[in-house]
Amino acid sequence: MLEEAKEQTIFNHIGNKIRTDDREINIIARFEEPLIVVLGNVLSDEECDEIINLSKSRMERSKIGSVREVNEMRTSSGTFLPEVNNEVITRVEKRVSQIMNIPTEHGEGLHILNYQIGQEYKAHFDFFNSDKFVKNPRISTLVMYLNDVEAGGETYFPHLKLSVSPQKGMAVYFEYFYQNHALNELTLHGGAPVVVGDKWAATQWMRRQTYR
Ligand SMILES: O=C(O)CCC(=O)C(=O)O
Ligand SMILES: [Fe+2]
Repeated sequence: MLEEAKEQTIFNHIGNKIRTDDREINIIARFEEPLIVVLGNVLSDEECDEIINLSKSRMERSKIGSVREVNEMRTSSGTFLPEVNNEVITRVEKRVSQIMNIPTEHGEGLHILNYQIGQEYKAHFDFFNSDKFVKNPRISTLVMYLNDVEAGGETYFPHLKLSVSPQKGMAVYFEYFYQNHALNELTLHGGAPVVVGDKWAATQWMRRQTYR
């Protein structure tokens, strides 16, 4: 029987650990194709708390797409953390770049999201609709969970019937730069409504080329 070979991925780590310069990350689970990886020990509790504190005063209702309009697709609030000279942000961005195997300069910067009870991010793609024509497309995503959510708030992939529960310091990685576009389309995902508590997450979206 001829099995179709798997496409090469950007994520290149083997084994059960990722050793970045300053931290040992645990590979908890993988969905092989499209590649979705659940990671543990990505951030320390202190790093999570620091990122939340830095973001608190800056949160505004999330805007989506090029028109930047408030939309029912995403009811959470969000902010990009500016590229400030913050030691924690610099350290985390460097670690994230080593996990994602893409230089920091390809990153959009950390995007912080806060969901209150009932708030959600409906199923969407992280790549842009007309990606064929986009000069510098997004290629991969790391969503890091900054707190524990009592109930709800999972990152779910409806086509794969997969959902990842938010746990403080853990993360979910996925990529969508496959030749076979059907694989990219399987990365449809959303943030399920928070049921009890609230949810803080930090997203890094990577571009194919330098972005900043
Ligand atoms: O909040 C989540 O679990 C998902 C966030 C997300 O999809 C994004 O930031 O693009
Ligand atoms: Fe997303």
